[in-house]
Amino acid sequence: MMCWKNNKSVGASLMNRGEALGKPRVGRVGYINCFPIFYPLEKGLIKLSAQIVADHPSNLNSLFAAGDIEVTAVSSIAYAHQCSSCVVLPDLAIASDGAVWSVALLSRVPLSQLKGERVSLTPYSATSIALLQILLSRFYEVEVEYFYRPQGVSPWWGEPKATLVIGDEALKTIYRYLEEDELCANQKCYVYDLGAEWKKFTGKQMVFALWVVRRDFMEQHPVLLRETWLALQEAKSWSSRHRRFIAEQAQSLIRIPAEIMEDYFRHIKYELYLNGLHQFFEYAWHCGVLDSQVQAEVWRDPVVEPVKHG
Ligand SMILES: C=C(O[C@@H]1C=C(C(=O)O)C=C[C@H]1O)C(=O)O
Repeated sequence: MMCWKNNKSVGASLMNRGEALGKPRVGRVGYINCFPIFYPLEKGLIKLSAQIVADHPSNLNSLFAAGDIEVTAVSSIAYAHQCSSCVVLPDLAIASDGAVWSVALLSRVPLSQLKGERVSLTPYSATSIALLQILLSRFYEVEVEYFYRPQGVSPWWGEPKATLVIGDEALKTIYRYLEEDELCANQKCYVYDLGAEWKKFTGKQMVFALWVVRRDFMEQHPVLLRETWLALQEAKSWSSRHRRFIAEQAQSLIRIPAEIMEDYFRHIKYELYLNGLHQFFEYAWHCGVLDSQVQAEVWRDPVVEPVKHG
């Protein structure tokens, strides 16, 4: 199995090679949030015959839309935009049931006072951007001026009044703020966890990303698909049984203490909460983010008994 960070020059040749070998190209969000799923696979503790493509969510969304990966986590809103060409895999997602810790709006003022202010958006997200739009316009009833910051700059680039962060950037920034209490107090930074905000207003879980398979791959390679899905399920289950160990391994990668990482891995969920997902799609439609209502089409493993969703 290969793992590589997507990069245009190397990427194309590796991807073609993968296709020739008849292995699926499997997309992995390159953040610590996916570490529990991919650690056992990348370490060979659980066998997966695939090429792993690690990247930011927005890049995975584009690669999948272009047909350059067969099975991947994509932003749930990106799935809604291309649902006719793919099918959702069950019992896997990047989700939360309340606070998620790694998707947050950092703001210099309370959220209700953001009216007319400039809000910076991370270029790496799709779902969290839609979620922020829904929360601000529908629940806080504030209209703001959004702008995308360039890739690789600090979240406060361009001096916005508030800034959206996801993934490792969110975890690291919030952890630093917590450590340097004063810094936060001096610069007045309010931290709004978007998973918690969503739960507060809707009472539902939030599905930030879900796993999808291209429809053509599903039809042409049912056995490969089944093996891939089973490996992902096994990895999820392995990590939930070894949470402390996983947190210790993650600690050195992200430089956040293992106790905190263990708590993080308790907050972040890997369940496909269809109820929360459909509620999110409905609000996205009402807010004009989606053109139509979307129902997720979930792949059913023809062999294994169906498992219950939350
Ligand atoms: C919970 C998270 O959800 C993420 C948010 C995504 C998005 O906003 O499109 C996509 C994948 C996830 O990485 C996170 O980034 O930690």
